Amino acid sequence: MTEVASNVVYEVLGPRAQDLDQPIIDYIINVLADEDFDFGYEGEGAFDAIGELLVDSGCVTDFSECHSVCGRLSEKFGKHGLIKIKPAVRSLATPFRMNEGMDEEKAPKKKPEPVDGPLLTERDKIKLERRKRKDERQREVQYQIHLAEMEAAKAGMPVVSVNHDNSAEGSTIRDIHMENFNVSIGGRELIVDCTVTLSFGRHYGLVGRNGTGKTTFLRYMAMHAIEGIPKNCQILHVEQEVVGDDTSALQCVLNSDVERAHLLEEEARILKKQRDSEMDAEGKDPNGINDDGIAQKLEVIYKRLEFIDAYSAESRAASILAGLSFTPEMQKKPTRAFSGGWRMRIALARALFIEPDLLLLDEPTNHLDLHAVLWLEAYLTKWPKTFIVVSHAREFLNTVVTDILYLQGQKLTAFKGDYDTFERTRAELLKNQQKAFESNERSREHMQSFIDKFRYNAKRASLVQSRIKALERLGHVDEVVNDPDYKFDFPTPDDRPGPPIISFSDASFGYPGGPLLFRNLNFGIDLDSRVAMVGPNGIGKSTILKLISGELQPSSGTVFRSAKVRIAVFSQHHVDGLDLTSNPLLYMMRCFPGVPEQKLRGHLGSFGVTGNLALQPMYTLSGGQKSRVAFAKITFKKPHIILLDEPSNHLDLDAVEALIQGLVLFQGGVLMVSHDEHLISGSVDQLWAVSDGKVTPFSGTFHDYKKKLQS
Ligand SMILES: Nc1ncnc2c1ncn2[C@@H]1O[C@H](COP(=O)(O)OP(=O)(O)OP(=O)(O)O)[C@@H](O)[C@H]1O
Ligand SMILES: Nc1ncnc2c1ncn2[C@@H]1O[C@H](COP(=O)(O)OP(=O)(O)OP(=O)(O)O)[C@@H](O)[C@H]1O
Repeated sequence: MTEVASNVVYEVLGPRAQDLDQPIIDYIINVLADEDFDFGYEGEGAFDAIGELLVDSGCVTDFSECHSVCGRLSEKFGKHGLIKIKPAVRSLATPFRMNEGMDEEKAPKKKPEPVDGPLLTERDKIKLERRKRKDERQREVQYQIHLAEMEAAKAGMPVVSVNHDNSAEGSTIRDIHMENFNVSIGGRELIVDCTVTLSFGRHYGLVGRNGTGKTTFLRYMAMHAIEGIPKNCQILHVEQEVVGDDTSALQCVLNSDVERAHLLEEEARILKKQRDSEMDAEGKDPNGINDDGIAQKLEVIYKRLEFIDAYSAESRAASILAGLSFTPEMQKKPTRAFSGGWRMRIALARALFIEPDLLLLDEPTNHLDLHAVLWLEAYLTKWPKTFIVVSHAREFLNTVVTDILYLQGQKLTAFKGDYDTFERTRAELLKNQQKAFESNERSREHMQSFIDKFRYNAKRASLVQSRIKALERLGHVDEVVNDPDYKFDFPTPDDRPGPPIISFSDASFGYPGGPLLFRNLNFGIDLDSRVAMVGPNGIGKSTILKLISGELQPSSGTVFRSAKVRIAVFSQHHVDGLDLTSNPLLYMMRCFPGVPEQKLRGHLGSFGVTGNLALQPMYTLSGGQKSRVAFAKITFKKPHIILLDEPSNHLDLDAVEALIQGLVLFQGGVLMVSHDEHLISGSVDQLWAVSDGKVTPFSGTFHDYKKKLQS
C-alpha cells in the first residue's frame, strides 16, 4: 500500500516534490498511507495534517494551492482504493442548509443533524455525555484558575501615581537597558534571549503578528519582571478600564495625583479645625486663639501645592478628557455611568495625566473615534518621556513613533524611524540576507565539491586541508524565513437574491426614553454596495448596523430586508462575547452542529486559526486571534451582506492587508464602520458621514474627511 501511496504523492506533487527534503516526503506518505487516516471532506483532513508543512517547506505557494493539492491527493487516494470508507460520512438525506444558524444567539436551538453510522447503545451515550460534562467542568476549572492568577498578578502590580519628586529634580530614570531576557506564558516561549535598550524620550511602536507576544511583553515590563528595569522606574501599562463607582470621571483622573489629593485633604481638615476653634472661641476673647501653628501648617501646604502645580491640575485633567471627547457634563458624571469603552478612555486619560517614566499603551486607538485619535496623535507626538505603543494602525504609528520594536520569531529587534521606514529597511535587510545566504551556499558547495573530489588525492592533500579549514571558517548565514501568508476568505454566496436587498424608507429611530437619534432615513444597500460609515462616537453608527440587521426596529417608517438575504455582523461585541472556556473548534462545532469537524477546521484555517491554535482555550488567545475566530464564525454560512463594526481593531498589519484582499474579492455587499484609513481606502468606494440624525454621502476620500475634521 505504501508503494502505491508513494507513487500517488509523487504524481500529485509533481515538480513540487523537488522542494521537499526526503524525510518530509516520507513523513507525508506515511501519514496519508495510514489505513486509519481520515481524508475528510474534499481532502480537508489531509490539509489539516500536512497543510502547514507543505506551505512552510515552500512546496506550495499558499494555503489556497495547498487546499487544491490536498483535494487532489484525497481524490487520487480514493481512486486507488487507498481510503478506508468511514462510517461517519454525512447522509445526503440531511443536506446542509446555508441560511441556518446565521446568528447563534438568535437562531432557535437546533437538534444535531442525524448522521449515518453505527448506532450507540444507551450505555455508550451515557458514557459519552458524562465525558463531555467532565471535559466542560475541567475547562471551567482551568479558566477559573487563570482568572485567579490574573487577579493575583494585578494585585502584585506596583501602584503608579503622579510622581512630583521626579519632575522636581528632572527625572532620574533615563535609558532602560534590558539584557538577555526571556518572556513566556503557559509554558510557551514568546521572546528568547533578547537585549533591548529603550532610550529616554524615544517613542517606540511595538509591532508583530497577532499572538507573537506583544501584550505579554508589556505585562512583563509593567510587573518589573525583566532584569534591567530600575526599581524606581514608574511603568504604567494601560490595559484595564477604570473601576465604575461614584467618583466623577474628572475626579478619577485627579485622584491619581496622590500627593495633591492628600495635601488638599489636609488643608480642608486644618481649615475645619480652625473654623471649629473660632466657633468655640465665640463669646470669649477672639484674640485668645493660638492659631500660629495652624497658619504655619497651612503655609507649608500652600507652598507645596504651588510647587507641584496643583492649581492647574484640574484644567490639565479636563483638557485631556476633552481631547478624548468627554464633554464638560460627561466629565462630571460618575464612572459607573460609563460603558466599558469609555471607562477605558478614562484609564487612558489618567495615564496621560500621570506621565509615568515609561508609558505602555496597548492599541489605544481601538476605543477612540477619529476626533480623539487625531487629538491623541498630537498629544503623543509632544510626549516628553519614553513610551511604547502597540498598534496596528499604520497612519497612527507613522505619526507618533520615532522607533519600531519588531517582534518576530521570538526575537525583538529595534529599528530607527517610523513604520514606513521600518518596512523599507526590513525589506532591504531581507533582500541582502537572502543574497548573502545564496552566495554563502554557493561558496560552501564549491568548496565541498573540491574536497569530495580530491579527498583521496595525495598530491592535493594540502589544498584539500586548506579548503576544509576555509569551509569551517565560512560563517553561517540564515536563510530568510518569511511569515506564512494568510488569507481572509469570505466565501462566495451560492445564490444572488434580486433587488431590493435592504432599503430604509423614512425610517426614524430613538431608544426608548431617549431622544430621536435618526429622522427620516432613506437609503439602500445591495450586493454591490461598498460603503464605510464615519462619524463621532455615540452618533449612532452601531445603531444603524442594528437597524439593518434587524436587531432593532425603526420607531417609525420602514426598513425593508429581502427575505432571501443572509446578513453577517462583525463587532467587538462578537469578539468579547466568545465563550472563554471553550476553544475555537468546539465553539464552531456548537454554532454549527452536525457539520464535519474537518470542514470547520478548514474554515477556521482560512482565517489563520490553524493547527493547535484551534484547540487552545479561548481565554489564552490574543485579541487578534479572537477576532479571527469571530470572523470565521460569521462568514461560515456564506452571507450576502457583511456588516463590520471596527473590523481592523486587534488585527495585525498583515491581517488587515488580508482583510482588504478578502473584502475586494468578496462577491457581496459590505458596510463598515471604521476609522482605519488604510482599510477604508483599500476596500470601499463610498463614504457615508453620520451627523445630526442624518446619513449623507461624503463626496471625497477618507483623507479629505480627516482634513475637514482637522480644520
Ligand atoms: N496559557 C497559554 N498557553 C499557551 N499559549 C498561550 C497561553 N496564554 C497565551 N498564549 C499564547 O501566547 C501568545 C501571546 O499572546 P499576546 O496576547 O501576548 O500576543 P500579542 O502579540 O499581543 O497578540 P495580538 O496582536 O493579537 O494582540 C498567543 O499566541 C497566545 O495564544
Ligand atoms: N441599548 C441602548 N439603550 C439606550 N441608549 C443606547 C443604547 N445603545 C446605544 N445607546 C445610545 O445611543 C447613542 C448611539 O449609540 P451607538 O452605539 O449607535 O453610537 P456609535 O456612533 O456607534 O458610537 P461608537 O462609535 O462609540 O460605537 C449613544 O448615545 C448611546 O449612548
